[in-house]
Amino acid sequence: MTSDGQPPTTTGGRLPVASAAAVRAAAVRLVRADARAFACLLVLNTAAAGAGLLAPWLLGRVVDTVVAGGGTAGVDRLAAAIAGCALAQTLLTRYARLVGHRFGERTSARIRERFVTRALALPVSAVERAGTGDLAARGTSDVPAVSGVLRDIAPDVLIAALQAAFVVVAVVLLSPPLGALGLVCLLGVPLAARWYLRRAPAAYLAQGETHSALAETIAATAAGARTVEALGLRERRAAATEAVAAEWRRTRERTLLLRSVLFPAVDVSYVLPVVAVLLAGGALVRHGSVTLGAVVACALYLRQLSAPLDAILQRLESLQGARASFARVEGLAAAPSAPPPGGPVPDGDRIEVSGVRHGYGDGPDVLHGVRLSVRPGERLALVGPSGAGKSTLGRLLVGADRPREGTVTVGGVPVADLDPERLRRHVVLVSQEHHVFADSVRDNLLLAEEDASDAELLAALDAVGADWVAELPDGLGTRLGAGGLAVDGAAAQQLALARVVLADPHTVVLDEATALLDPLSARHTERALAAVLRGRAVVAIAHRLHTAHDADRVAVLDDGRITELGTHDALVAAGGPYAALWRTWHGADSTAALPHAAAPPPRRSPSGNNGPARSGDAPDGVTPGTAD
Ligand SMILES: Nc1ncnc2c1ncn2[C@@H]1O[C@H](COP(=O)(O)OP(=O)(O)OP(=O)(O)O)[C@@H](O)[C@H]1O
Repeated sequence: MTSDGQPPTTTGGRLPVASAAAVRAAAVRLVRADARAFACLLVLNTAAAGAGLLAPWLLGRVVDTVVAGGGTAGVDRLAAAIAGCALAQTLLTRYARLVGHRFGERTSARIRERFVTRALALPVSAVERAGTGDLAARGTSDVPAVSGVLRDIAPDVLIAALQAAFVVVAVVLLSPPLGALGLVCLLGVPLAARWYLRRAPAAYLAQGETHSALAETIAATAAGARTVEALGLRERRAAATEAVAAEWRRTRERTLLLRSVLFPAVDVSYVLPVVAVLLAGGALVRHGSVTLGAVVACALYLRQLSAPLDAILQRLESLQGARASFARVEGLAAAPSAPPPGGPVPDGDRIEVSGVRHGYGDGPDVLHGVRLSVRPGERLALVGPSGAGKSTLGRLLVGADRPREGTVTVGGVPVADLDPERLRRHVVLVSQEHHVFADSVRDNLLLAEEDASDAELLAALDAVGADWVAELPDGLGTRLGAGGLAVDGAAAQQLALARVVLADPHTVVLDEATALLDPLSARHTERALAAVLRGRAVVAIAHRLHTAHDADRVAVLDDGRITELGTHDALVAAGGPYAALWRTWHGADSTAALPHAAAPPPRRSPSGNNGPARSGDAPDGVTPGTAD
């Protein structure tokens, strides 16, 4: 956690963590959002604490009445009042707790909703840099931790804090010298708590880590039992496990030591003020400066303090943990977010890449001053060895990343400045990763165009050849994914392509869309792709050279630079690097790959012919390769 006023912290590419000041400001906003319930909570708690205060004071009056020789009738009345106060306190506390839990529930719902909204607004690049694990951990453990504390712990702590504050005020009002003495003697509690809290987080963290390490070592040994036996590693694994177990024991002993210091110190600190007040009170009574009843009431008040203080102490660790979790949850507010709706409107469909340098994280540039134009409606193939920067350039073209230097614009506007809604009307990436949401077919498609009618959805599905939808029991309303109809890779890809049809971008960046599919699925997908690509500009990131052969132009990327650009025929005739690639592929056997390329190029075209695909094999000629 940062201290006050510090900016949010980030570690490497990780998502930011909110500063202490930001956490406080967020907490105040949350309270304001449900101000009435919070005010009601305070009033009820105050009333409950007030009722609780009356009992010791009345008991003091009983003592004074008895000392003064008052009758039993007066004592009975006081006793009845004490019982009434106890009942009122119980009822008010119960109701305050109910209101508190409801407030906590509503507030945690707000936190969850805001987290989801912010997470969805994160640019893909920010999530990728941070690692999806970080975001997932914030969503699955930090948000529930904050919610749990808000619902179950915070109301109890608020009640206890108010009770403790009221008791302290009452003691001081009743007898300032005795109150001051009691509070001084009570100082041991905050001192012991401070000592403990300074050491506890690191100690418990270490205990958690060694526990995970022990679990991991045991699980790894169990999983690799055969290997352990085959290689005679038993002794070595046992020694490794013992070493981790010893470390775990050491960290547990450390936390045990902390607790064994805290609890006795706190217990003594609770008793000390009572003893001191009784001793000093006796002297003051003899002196006549205070009544015996006031001394008894003071002692009872101080004794009463142990309950709320204990309640707070026991929950301090959870509160600290929740505060850290809240800082991580709120950290998303400081993370970069996708551009808000509205903003600049592109003037035209031309995509221009100029002087682009880009790299990942703090690493070196992987693109070095790339300059390229994608003309409306053209088919441009990006080829080059593995690691040349093709996918990186593709990500910049679809606005997934913003270049370190230079610009990538569509119609004169940087693509990274377009809000997601507008961006997908211009340029869309089609890759091998397709996600089907656990929702209806309709909702899976409306993501691309929320105002689309059922007729438009069916037309888009028809365009990509998703005939299977017609046979679904509930048609567009059929639920897909977890808890619904299982969807295979080809159907998922058709849904993704139908979304592209609905978004209707003028440019599609195609990243090896069929490379991982089996031949039958790939053939289906190619037909669907051909329908989707018709009439749009296509930038095909090509591992297979027949894609380049059929394109209008080919850009050769090598080590982050465009080394050649032109038509296939012109580049082959030029005899440069592309011609060499082409000869290697064209003359290679079925296992040959592009030099240094990750995937081997197929020798058979989608139509089954050897050699590059004929442009007639797929409309528009941009033909993703098949996995033979
Ligand atoms: N997320 C990332 N983090 C760090 N470096 C990356 C990341 N993605 C790519 N790179 C690096 O950037 C360089 C270009 O990679 P890129 O994936 O763009 O090349 P490519 O031409 O598409 O390669 P391939 O054909 O193998 O997909 C490579 O050196 C790669 O290691």
